[in-house]
Amino acid sequence: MFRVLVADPISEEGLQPLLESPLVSLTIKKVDEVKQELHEFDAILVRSATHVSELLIKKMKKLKIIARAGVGVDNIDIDAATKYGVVVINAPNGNTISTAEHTFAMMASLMRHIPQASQSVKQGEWKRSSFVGAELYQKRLGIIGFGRIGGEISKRAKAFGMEVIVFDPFLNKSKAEKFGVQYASLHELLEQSDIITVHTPLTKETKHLINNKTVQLTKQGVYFINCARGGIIDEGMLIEFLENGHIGGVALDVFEVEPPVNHKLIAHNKVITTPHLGASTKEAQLNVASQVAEEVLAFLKGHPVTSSINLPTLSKEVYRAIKPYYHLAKKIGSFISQCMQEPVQEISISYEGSVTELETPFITKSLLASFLNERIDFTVNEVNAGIVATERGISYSEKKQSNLSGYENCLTVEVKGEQHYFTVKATSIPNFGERIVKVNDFNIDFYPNGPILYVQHLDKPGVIGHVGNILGNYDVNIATMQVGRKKAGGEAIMMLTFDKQVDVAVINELKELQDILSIIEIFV
Ligand SMILES: NC(=O)C1=CN([C@@H]2O[C@H](COP(=O)(O)OP(=O)(O)OC[C@H]3O[C@@H](n4cnc5c(N)ncnc54)[C@H](O)[C@@H]3O)[C@@H](O)[C@H]2O)C=CC1
Ligand SMILES: O=C(O)CCC(=O)C(=O)O
Repeated sequence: MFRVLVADPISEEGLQPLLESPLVSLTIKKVDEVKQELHEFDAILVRSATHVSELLIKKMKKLKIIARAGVGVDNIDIDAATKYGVVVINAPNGNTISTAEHTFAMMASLMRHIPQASQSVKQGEWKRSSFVGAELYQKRLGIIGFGRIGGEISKRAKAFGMEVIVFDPFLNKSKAEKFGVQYASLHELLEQSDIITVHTPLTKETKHLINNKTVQLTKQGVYFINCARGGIIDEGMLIEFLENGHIGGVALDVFEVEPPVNHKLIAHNKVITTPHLGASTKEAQLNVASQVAEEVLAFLKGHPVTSSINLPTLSKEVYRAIKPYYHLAKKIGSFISQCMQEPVQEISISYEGSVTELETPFITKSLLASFLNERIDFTVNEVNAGIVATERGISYSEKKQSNLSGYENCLTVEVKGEQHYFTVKATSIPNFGERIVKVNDFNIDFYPNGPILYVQHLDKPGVIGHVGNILGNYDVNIATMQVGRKKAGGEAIMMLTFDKQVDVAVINELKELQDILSIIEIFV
């Protein structure tokens, strides 16, 4: 049973996949209310209120996945999550429309002084001449950050007869063409826009992107909107430019500190505010909750995630194609780690055949993770496998090569240790499963599963019989047995698989047999 903590208010209707799953026990409480149980949770679901810090991640010793029911992940320490092998996911498009509509509502309200006028009427006043506004029609809207929300805003702005100019350093120019907007540099956008709205994440580059220098490039009477993240516009400088009339008005849904502490700014008559409501609609909350609930459940069932922040994102089609190799890589990583009973320095993986067309770095990370998991007492997965390997002085590499082995697909893994090399070749056969087809130059063919005894011996008459006799004497049933040799009378290997673990006493007796060189017990 997996324990899942829902630490912020998240639509219960959207959480149904988790509430209905027999695999999951759901707790809906703030972090402070479950301080004593934090180490028991496998997953945490948050919105923007809970700060998922390194300290919290460290306390949540079983934590495997952090899910943000929304877009912005600036309340989550992604580096710490990555370091501790915790997957971070979000719901990238569930609240796009709501936030775009909210931004548009803020823009219209700002230009027509709707909140101020409403407040004035409530106070018994009727001051029509104090609230003369301006049309949106034919105004130039500058959108900084032309992603999902920026794109939706541009469509609405064009329907209102506005001209749209956008800046986004990562913008694919064809997207600007498709949306019929003008692409500009930040400098040009600042100089030419009547209204500027920001829709970037909060990053080192976007923090205080609008500051007391950049604001001086803008038109006299410019309007600003921030429905993205507090801090993209420097709140500290706004009052000066509002008071001297350079800025005509500001609409803020988000603040550097929430709830906001800059009371002078929020009380200003040219400033309108909402308490971080961009995504606060029934539709958006249902969308983001069900997206993350389904994703967390799939992850806990052992499937790779499709919308991760700290892992390559896999579409459903890519996931389906990659799944057999993902499982194969996990088995080989674990198998080699147990066979190679010494510190290792280098792991090289080469891919042949149809697998080369897939997301092989993900498969490499899966292999590395299962290799390291056999040797390390904390969770290693695709998220932190590379970091952990590097920290332990293990270099890893992958290459793709033309098909030399004759298999439709093939992975060859070479591990260099302090004393020895170890190599394994494996393939995945559709509707048949994973096969290891070569171990250290010995051709063999077996399904790596369950308890295995890897026996190195001399190729002499009677050896196999003696092994079978001892196992029979102890009533140990052999599930499968495969042998491989390079030349008659030379060294050979035997791979025996069992339904249950073989007793140490039995293994010790097998080791005493003449012509047995070594026996390693493996579990995959
Ligand atoms: N107020 C609210 O309730 C909500 C706020 N948000 C915020 O809105 C932001 C944008 O959301 P989406 O459009 O869904 O994200 P997105 O990832 O689709 O778009 C962000 C865009 O910003 C661009 N960008 C990144 N760095 C930039 C820079 N230095 N200068 C200019 N552009 C830059 C990216 O290339 C990307 O196209 C989120 O990061 C989140 O913080 C999102 C949803 C609700
Ligand atoms: O959870 C919320 O309402 C905030 C949404 C938000 O800011 C985001 O998705 O980035």
